[in-house]
Amino acid sequence: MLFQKALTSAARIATRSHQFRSPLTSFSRLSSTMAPKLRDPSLFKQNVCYVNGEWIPAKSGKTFEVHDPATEQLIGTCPEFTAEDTRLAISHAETAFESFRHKTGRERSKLLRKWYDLVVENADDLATLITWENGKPTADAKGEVTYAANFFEWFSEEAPRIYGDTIPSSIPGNRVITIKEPVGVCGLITPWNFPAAMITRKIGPALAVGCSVVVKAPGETPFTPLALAELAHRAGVPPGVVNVVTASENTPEVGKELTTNPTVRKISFTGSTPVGKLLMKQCSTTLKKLSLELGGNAPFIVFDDADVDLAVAGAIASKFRSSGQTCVCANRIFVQRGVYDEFASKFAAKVKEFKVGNGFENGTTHGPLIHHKAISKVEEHVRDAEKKGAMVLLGGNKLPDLGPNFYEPTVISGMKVDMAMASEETFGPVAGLFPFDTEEEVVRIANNTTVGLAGYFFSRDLERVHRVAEHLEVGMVGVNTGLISDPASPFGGVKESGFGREGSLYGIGEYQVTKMVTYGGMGKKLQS
Ligand SMILES: NC(=O)c1ccc[n+]([C@@H]2O[C@H](COP(=O)([O-])OP(=O)(O)OC[C@H]3O[C@@H](n4cnc5c(N)ncnc54)[C@H](O)[C@@H]3O)[C@@H](O)[C@H]2O)c1
Ligand SMILES: O=CCCC(=O)O
Repeated sequence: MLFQKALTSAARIATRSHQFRSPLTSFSRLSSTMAPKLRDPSLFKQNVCYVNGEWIPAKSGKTFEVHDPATEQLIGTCPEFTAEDTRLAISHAETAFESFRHKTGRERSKLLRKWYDLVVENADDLATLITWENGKPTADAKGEVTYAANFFEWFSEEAPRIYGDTIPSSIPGNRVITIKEPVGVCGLITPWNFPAAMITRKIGPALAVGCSVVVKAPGETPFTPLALAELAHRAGVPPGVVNVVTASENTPEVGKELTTNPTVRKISFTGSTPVGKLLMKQCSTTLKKLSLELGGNAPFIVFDDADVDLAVAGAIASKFRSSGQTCVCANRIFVQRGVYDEFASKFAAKVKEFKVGNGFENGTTHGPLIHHKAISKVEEHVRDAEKKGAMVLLGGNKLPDLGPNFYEPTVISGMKVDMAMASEETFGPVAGLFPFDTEEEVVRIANNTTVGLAGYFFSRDLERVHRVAEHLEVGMVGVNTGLISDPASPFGGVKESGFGREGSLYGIGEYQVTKMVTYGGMGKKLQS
């Protein structure tokens, strides 16, 4: 095929994966493996969880270990909470809710604002914790802290502006209003890929409307959420309003408690689709309000009429953010044949400039993956594509010299729809390029997946821009951009990517119930 025969210069340099070591892509192992230093070491909480404004261990005293994905060295240990420990946190959250719900919006706004200020003041330490336990480079970790803080800022501004409605009744003499009430105690469960932002995106609106929360921190990255809890304490968030619990092996039992305890009225979960389905089933026993932010399989489409350089920049940003471990990362890159070779060549050349290494090392652009399982999935997808006839233009191998969790940024050409990467989220630094011919064909293939979180396309044709945006079966579309995340924009998916929206004005409603009040006998005539 044309795109395979006519590999451009960059692609030619990058021969088959097994022999290839790019002279430009550089890899670095951190010379010192010492623990990073925090400006404020008291933000690093070991062996305790935050419950009812206090730092407590698991009742059993059991802990689990957390490891640095870059070096696999021990970072520290955290409490292995049980269902019983979690019940305690829920009951404190219930007590706290009764008074917190009656604070004015302005009071809640000030608390969130104070917490925001403290996150910003402690941004360097929070970023250090993120890099340490998640692996992402310091610059990305700092970007995440800003993103995380911005959810507090955004929702602190929403808190005093929670309005109900006045509804004209169809029954004479009746008057109808709605009151927006906080749903109650919320269970929040989040993943490791954004240890701070996935949590603040949920806590921000919950607190803004007057809910209390029990956060189940991810077992891989619990120290960032615990540091956020310490800052909540310093901000004066009342005891029991924010509780942060940790578990690793006991995660299913803590999840079961949160999803079946009748006191919890809302679950907001970010993570994989299979776990989302399980939690939804568990929630059905007490019919909780639910938000599910689940996996994606984002199409990234480059049409012949696109600005190719812009599309390359967009694809780099979208595909390789957090080394591909972002739910909105491009997972399938479709390029129309007229610009396929140019795009492949320019894209591969940019990827070759990446510097893979320890996130603390100066100049590192891409860190490790989170664990061995992530590496295995990436490896499976690459080998599957190769076996079925695709060509590895760049990368395609593990980087054992750096550590067991490092993988080369990889570009694969000639992808086909029967390859694993076409239907499964890779969640790693592998970009598969699929050629296509027509708009109708690419939209049909893009939609041929069970999930629908984000989708991106590049085109300069105004009619096409509207048409394709409307036809993509996703919750979020990026047109001529690879970055769509913003606290002001509604974030969420369709199909098996879940439901509910986070951030934006819509994020507030996820934590509220609408109460309708009808006043009867409200005659219009003035008394004489
Ligand atoms: N849509 C979004 O906003 C969004 C954002 C980030 C990640 N994700 C998705 O998350 C996935 C990656 O994260 P992951 O592999 O850690 O997902 P995961 O579903 O395995 O885990 C997510 C969280 O759920 C917890 N968990 C796992 N099993 C549980 C159970 N039985 N009960 C309660 N909690 C449980 C984990 O400890 C973790 O904290 C990807 O599919 C990605 O697309 C989605
Ligand atoms: O990984 C998913 C969330 C990332 C984002 O908010 O952009």
